[in-house]
Amino acid sequence: MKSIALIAHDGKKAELLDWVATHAGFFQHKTLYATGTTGRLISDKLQLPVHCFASGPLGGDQQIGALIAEQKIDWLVFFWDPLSSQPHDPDVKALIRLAVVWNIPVACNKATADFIVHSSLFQTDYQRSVPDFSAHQRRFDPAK
Ligand SMILES: O=C(CO)COP(=O)(O)O
Repeated sequence: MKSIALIAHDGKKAELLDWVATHAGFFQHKTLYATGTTGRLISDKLQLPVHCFASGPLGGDQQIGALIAEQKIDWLVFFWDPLSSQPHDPDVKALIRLAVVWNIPVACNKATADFIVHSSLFQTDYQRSVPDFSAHQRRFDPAK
């Protein structure tokens, strides 16, 4: 879970910033991508390096969608606002669709995002504690 896209609509930006700050340690060695305003807020307020794309309404969601299609994003954290309408709603839908098409985890709220952070920390600890983790994985997923 190295490359993470972070996006929040205006009504959810404070919540996303707060959530990223809570998990600052987790984000230390990740490659972060974001739509314009979200990314600038994260880098200004939390001093994390973020690759910023265009603002959402100007095509940022589509740029992140393109990265997903290129398999360069491992996890999409998208705190979209269910209580306000967006002029670029078709772009929002297209982004979430691509995340489903490419089978990457998508967190649209704090509860899910927390769950994924904890599960990924667990997996990392687990990988360290099991000497031959890949053999162990193969038992559960013969494709690996
Ligand atoms: O609109 C957005 C996502 O749909 C977010 O864009 P900004 O991060 O530029 O506000």
